[in-house]
Amino acid sequence: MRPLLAAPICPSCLFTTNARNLLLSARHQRPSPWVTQRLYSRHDKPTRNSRMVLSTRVSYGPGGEAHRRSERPPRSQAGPFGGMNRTSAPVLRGDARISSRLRGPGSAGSSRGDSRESRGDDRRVKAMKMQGSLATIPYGQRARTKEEINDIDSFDKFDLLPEIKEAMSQDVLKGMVNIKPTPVQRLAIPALLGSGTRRRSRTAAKDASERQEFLLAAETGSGKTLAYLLPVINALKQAEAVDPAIAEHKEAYTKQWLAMREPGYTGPRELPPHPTMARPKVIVLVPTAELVEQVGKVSKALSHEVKFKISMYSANISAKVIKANMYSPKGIDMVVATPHLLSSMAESDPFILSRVTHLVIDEADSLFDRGFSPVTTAILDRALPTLKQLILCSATIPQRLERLCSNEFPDMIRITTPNLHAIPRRVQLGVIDVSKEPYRDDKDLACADAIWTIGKDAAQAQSSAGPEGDDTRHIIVFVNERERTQEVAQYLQSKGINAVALHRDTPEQRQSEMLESFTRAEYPSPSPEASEDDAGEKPKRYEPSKTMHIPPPGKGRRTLDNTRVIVATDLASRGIDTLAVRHVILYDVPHNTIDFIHRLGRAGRMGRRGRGVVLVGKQDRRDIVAEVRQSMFMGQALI
Ligand SMILES: Nc1ncnc2c1ncn2[C@@H]1O[C@H](COP(=O)(O)OP(=O)(O)OP(=O)(O)O)[C@@H](O)[C@H]1O
Repeated sequence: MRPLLAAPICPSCLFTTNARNLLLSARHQRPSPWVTQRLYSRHDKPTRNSRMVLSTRVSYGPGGEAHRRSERPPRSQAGPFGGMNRTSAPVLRGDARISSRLRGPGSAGSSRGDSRESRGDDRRVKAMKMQGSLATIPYGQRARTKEEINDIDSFDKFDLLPEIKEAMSQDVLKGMVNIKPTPVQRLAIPALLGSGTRRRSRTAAKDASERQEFLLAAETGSGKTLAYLLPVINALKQAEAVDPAIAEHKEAYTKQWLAMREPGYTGPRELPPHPTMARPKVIVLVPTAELVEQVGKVSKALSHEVKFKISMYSANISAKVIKANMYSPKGIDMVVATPHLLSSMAESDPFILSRVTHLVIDEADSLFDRGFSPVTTAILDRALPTLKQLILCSATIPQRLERLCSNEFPDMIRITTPNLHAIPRRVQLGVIDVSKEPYRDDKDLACADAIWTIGKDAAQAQSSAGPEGDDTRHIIVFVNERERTQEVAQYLQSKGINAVALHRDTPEQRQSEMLESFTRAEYPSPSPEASEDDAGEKPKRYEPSKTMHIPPPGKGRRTLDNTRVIVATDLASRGIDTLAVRHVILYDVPHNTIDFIHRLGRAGRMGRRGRGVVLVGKQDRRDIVAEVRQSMFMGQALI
């Protein structure tokens, strides 16, 4: 087999030509020169760096690309049944008529009558639009999806194996009562199980043995991990039950084991290795060691009851342990890994990816970004021939990912939730104008003061709650540049705050230790659909004041004991389930709305309340902050 990293990489999407050729050969049995030329020419087009630009077409139905290619007119949305059987929102098909009709808030139903409203809205979102980060999905489409999933109020409605349902409630969501599937779980579980209605006719007509591709896009902290894990593990167990190699092994194993127990047995004393030894069926790729641990933990919790073998591979785990797990004669069903580690393992033993049936690429926007794309696609390359399901998962869809999906996976089924790209109303965003008194353009001082304010409020709440209440506040401060993490953390320490810096150069083991207390739930999760009133204790509003809360030098104790602060770059903003975090401070105004979503998404997870505080200096884009706040206030998706 050709070494993968040596394969030419498409300059536009960094998709190796290996993967593209495999896709071509799978889809077009005899790839015509025209198809190949077309595909390549599209790839070879120079594109602007869109790393931080969210797609305007996330809600394309699978085949949105196909529509364009065949010059078929877009399906009409008129009439009461216009939106039926769609698999995703028909937005911004590049057709000005459609986009102006469907785009933006208040566009549900879309009419000329809305034009004044949308003009007003256009003005409101001018700065965000200029950045062109986020997709818009018509509110009519969102409402329809909401209605569609309204009735699915229990996991019993899914065609999952009983032991999976049991493991989920007993082990994964232990201690929770009245567990209901979240919107992304309601949409994705039936679709991945093959029992949902979200399949377009062409896909439904496909041979059952053909590969299916899914894109799961849902807001942060909305339970995407279980949305893909449950159906994938279900498929793993179903396949295992009818696998002749496994049945054969079971028989041979029992025979040998019984023989070895016989008195006077002199034959070989080795049990036959399991057919899955070094041949996992399920691979979950995540960008960081911390996420390997997080997703691995959930999978492990499921495995006790469901009985499957799962291993985690990241820089946090020793090479010896990784090797022992992969080549264990007991076999291995599932691997959760970072792409770099798995890819280098596959370099030395390409067969470890030769029987993969399910490949999940979590945080797909990161894993198809420039830094990760070559290794991610190298793994995809190797796994494609045997894949039954490819699942990309993300809270945000940048244009780059959207292009890759449209170009390389035109049959991909898009699953988008009603609140995609919206920051929940439970999370409020306060603004501190650093240029004003008492900070006088000193962001460090404003940041320290904000933390002292949060700490003092917590102490007050503690004294009224009595000694039982836990008053520790976990706060994440996000900066844009890695170099600033250390500087800001040191400044905060000088002001008596328990702060540490977290960035890519922090050893992975240390990162996990630092994040540990941030990921422990400090209070039980409310229902995923918690209303504003029952979404937990309301974090106190940050009221800018002319007087600072940091005690002046020389006045009493100057340490703030009830707060833990991590100063981080984007590293801590992706996927980490920071259940204990109620406050996020945006030290720098994020570069784009994608970063706003991920950073604020560390607070207010799964129905909880949260508060963001953004520090705005003279140089910062106040217009963007104002628009984000406005959109959040109105409960609208960012663009
Ligand atoms: N149905 C449910 N009911 C209550 N809690 C749930 C449910 N499903 C998942 N959770 C919990 O919600 C939390 C967030 O889930 P998860 O980490 O999967 O979110 P996510 O959508 O992947 O977020 P992100 O986009 O930030 O990665 C976890 O602690 C998980 O245990």
